Amino acid sequence: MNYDALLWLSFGGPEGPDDVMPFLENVTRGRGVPPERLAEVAEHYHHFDGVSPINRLNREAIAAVERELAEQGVELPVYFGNRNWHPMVEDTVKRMAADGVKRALVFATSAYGGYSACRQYDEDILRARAAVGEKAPQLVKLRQFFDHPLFVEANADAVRAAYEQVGDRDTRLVFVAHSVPTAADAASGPPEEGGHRYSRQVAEASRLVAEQLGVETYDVVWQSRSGSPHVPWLEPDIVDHIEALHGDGVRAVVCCPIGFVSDHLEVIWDLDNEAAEKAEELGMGFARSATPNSDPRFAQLVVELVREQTEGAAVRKLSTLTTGGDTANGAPCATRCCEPARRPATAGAQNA
Ligand SMILES: CC1=C(CCC(=O)O)c2cc3nc(cc4[nH]c(cc5[nH]c(cc1n2)c(C)c5CCC(=O)O)c(CCC(=O)O)c4C)C(CCC(=O)O)=C3C
Ligand SMILES: [Fe+2]
Repeated sequence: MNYDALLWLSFGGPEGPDDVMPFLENVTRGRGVPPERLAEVAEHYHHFDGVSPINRLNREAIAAVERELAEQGVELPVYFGNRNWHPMVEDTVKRMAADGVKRALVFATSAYGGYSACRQYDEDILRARAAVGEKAPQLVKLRQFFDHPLFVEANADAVRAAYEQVGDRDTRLVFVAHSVPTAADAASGPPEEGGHRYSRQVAEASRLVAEQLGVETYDVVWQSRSGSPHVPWLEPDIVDHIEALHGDGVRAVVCCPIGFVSDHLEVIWDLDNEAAEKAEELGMGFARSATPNSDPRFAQLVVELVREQTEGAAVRKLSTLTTGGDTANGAPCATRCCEPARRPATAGAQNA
C-alpha cells in the first residue's frame, strides 16, 4: 500500500461557550460577514451551551471508519483535523509528520464541489503543509461523492423513515443544502464546464434520491444564508419555501439535508428549530431526515473511496456529472476550478 494514513478533514465547531466567538472569527475572517449576522449565529450556538455537535459526530464517524478499515483488513491510522477549530489541521499534520507519516489520503467532509465545499479544503491542506514545512506528508484528497450509490441509498432510506413520521398527508419532499453567494456558485467547477458545479451536483444528488424513492415532485432549496444582505445568495430559503408550500396547499414537509453529512449545528438549528417552527406555526407536518453520518453505509463509502486510491477499486457513481475534488497537496483539481470570489466585485457590496 502506498499510503500510510488517512486524514479526516472537517469544518470544526466550538466545544464550549468561550470557543464560540473565536471560532466564528476564524470562519468569517476577511469574508465580509456583518457583525449583526455574527451575533445572531453566536446565539444559535449559545442555545446549545456553546457546543456544536460537529466534533463529536466527526469522532463517531472516525471510530466507525476505523472499525470498517479493520474489518476490511486495511491498515491505515486515521487522524482528525479541522479548518476552523481544534483539533486544527495544522496541528494534526504536524503530529502526522512527527509520527513519520509520508503520504496520506484526505477525506474532506463534504460531498460536493464549489469553493466552500471543496477548494477551501485544498487551501486548508496547503496551509497545514506550509505550517509543517519540509517534513510535511504528501496529502492526496479523495474525490467528491454526491452521486455515490452508498450516499444516495443512505439518504433515501433516511427520507423513507422521515415520511413515516409525518404520516399519510399531502407531503412535499424538500432537499436542502447550504446556500452560497450566487457568484460563488457560478464560479464553481472549471470555467469550461460552464460553472454552477455546486448547485448542479446538489440538484443531481436530490434527483437520484428522489428517483430511488419513486418521488416525482420535489424541490431543492437552500439554508443558512450568511454574508452581506446586498450580495445575492442561492434562493429560496427553506423557511420562506415552507411558507410558499403552505400557500399552495401542501400539508406536510419532509426535509432532507442533502448538502450535509452530519447533524451539526446548521442542521439542528436552522432545520430542526427554525424550519420546524415555521411548519408548526402554519399547522403543517414536518420531519427532517437523518444525515448519512448515522448510517453504517457512510463508513463503507469512505473506505470504498480509500480503496479506489490504494488498490484501484471500481469508481462507483450514479450520475454522468463530472466528479472533481481529487487533488494532491492542495493544488486545485483543474485550472481556475472553484476560484474564490473576488470580494468587492459583487453588486454594491463595499464590504462583502
Ligand atoms: C457550502 C457550505 C457548507 C457545506 C460544505 C461543508 O460542509 O464544508 C458549509 C458547512 C458548514 N458551515 C458551518 C458553519 C458556518 N458557516 C458559516 C458561513 C458560511 N458558510 C458557507 C458555505 C458552506 N458552509 C459560506 C459561503 C459562508 C459565508 C462565509 C464564507 O464565505 O466562508 C458560518 C459563519 C456565520 C454565518 O453563518 O453567517 C458558520 C458558523 C458548519 C459548522 C456547523 C457547526 O458548527 O456545527 C458547516 C459544516
Ligand atoms: Fe457554512
